Amino acid sequence: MAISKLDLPVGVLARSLDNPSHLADALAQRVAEALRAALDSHGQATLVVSGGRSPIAFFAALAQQQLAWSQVTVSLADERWVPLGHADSNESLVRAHLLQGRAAEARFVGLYQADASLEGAAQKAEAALAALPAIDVLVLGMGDDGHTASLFPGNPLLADALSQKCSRSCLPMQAPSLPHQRLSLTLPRLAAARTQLLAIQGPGKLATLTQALAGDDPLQLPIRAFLHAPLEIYWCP
Ligand SMILES: O=C(O)C(O)[C@@H](O)[C@H](O)[C@H](O)COP(=O)(O)O
Repeated sequence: MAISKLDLPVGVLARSLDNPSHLADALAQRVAEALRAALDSHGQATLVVSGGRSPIAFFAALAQQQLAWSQVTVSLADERWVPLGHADSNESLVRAHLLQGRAAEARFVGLYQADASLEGAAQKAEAALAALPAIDVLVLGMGDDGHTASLFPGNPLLADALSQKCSRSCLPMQAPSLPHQRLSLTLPRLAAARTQLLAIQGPGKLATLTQALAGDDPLQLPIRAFLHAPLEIYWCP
């Protein structure tokens, strides 16, 4: 299945790149363009990125972009509940690969909070997010199981997190993979982003996306909740 053959909902765009390096460059250019538009329109810009392993080349390419970085706030779509410096910390990943060079001037609002419980940490993250303006640019990833951010199938709080009526911006989540304890932004917060981008690599994820496009229950494949305009999908083999 080629991404150009997918039956996409009206207003959803898909772009196919030759390889991960070209995807990283094209995505960085698109994100920079959207951040510049936000800076032109309201003098500041908010970028929310995802973690995992695949964004490293994209972060490095984005950090090279000429932007008024001091007016940009960077945050995360989700976080693993591990402190800064842990190998699985998304904040550490962003600090090491995106907030470098001129991009180090950006303000960063992280989700990790120390607390006795994951729910307590989610509430503290919620308070930190309250000061964050609406998201201008959102970059999502997706797992082979159809999760995005840390919105995993089978999670007891998934229905709440995927409800447009959810009053929380951040909820505690349990992942099937280590580390299990996660914090995730919820659908209303994520889906309000002005520019929404999904970056995926490999035939396995294309197969999951194809399956998601064919069905309608986001509890089975949470990415379904995001498959509508203005989503732009970036894919490479
Ligand atoms: O912190 C995380 O794990 C995520 O934000 C997660 O949703 C990620 O985007 C996907 O698991 C895809 O990760 P890869 O692109 O590295 O496969």
